[in-house]
Amino acid sequence: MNMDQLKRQAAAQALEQVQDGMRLGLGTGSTAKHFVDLLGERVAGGLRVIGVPTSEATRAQAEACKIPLTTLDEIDRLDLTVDGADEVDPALNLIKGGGGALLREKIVAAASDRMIVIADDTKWVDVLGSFPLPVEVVPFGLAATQRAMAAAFAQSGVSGQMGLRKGADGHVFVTDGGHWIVDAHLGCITDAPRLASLLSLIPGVVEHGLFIGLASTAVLAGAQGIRVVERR
Ligand SMILES: O=C(CO)[C@H](O)[C@H](O)COP(=O)(O)O
Repeated sequence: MNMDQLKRQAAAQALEQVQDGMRLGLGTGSTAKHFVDLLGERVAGGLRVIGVPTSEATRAQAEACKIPLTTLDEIDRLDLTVDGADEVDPALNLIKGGGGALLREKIVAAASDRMIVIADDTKWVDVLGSFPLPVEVVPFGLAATQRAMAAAFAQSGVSGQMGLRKGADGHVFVTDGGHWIVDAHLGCITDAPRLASLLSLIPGVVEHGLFIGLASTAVLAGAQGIRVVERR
């Protein structure tokens, strides 16, 4: 089974948790795309749900699948969010934002009673940080923000190169919120909750890709089958 088939398997497993009438957060990325696709099939078959997309890309896909959509201005809570991740650790802390949607993804996850992370099992790590940590920043004062980020890294015992994310066209990548993303190559984030708190204090940081205590379940698909891990 190839990687894409594993992602679809994880998505299909998470879909089993969806019940009629649920309000759903719809994630972003190649794995979440499978979930939205499969959800669309169920909706076409009569399942009644309403979704909040975490990116313009997911909104477009959900609309094409005819999944009814709403916003967090119209409803206060979501029952369940299903989203992918770039890394998942044993505490179910995550690195997210490889697809650039981390701000909306975190707002939606935080408004959800449950978050199921779906991934192929290469995303499972002992310690977060091999995947570059995405940090969404405002363009104004970028250098000052990066200096403050470097200080936060040092305070939490990590260091590494930072790079401003570029799109496929070579231009600076701009998020759905109109911000930029700095990817920090840290290697090994030994105290992710502390780093998350420190980054959140920096004025130019809009949001960072450390998702601490948000995921309740991880569904990981691998060659040996599907593993479901619950947060303790
Ligand atoms: O955080 C994300 C987007 O901002 C994605 O969920 C994450 O990058 C995983 O993507 P994929 O399922 O394509 O591996």
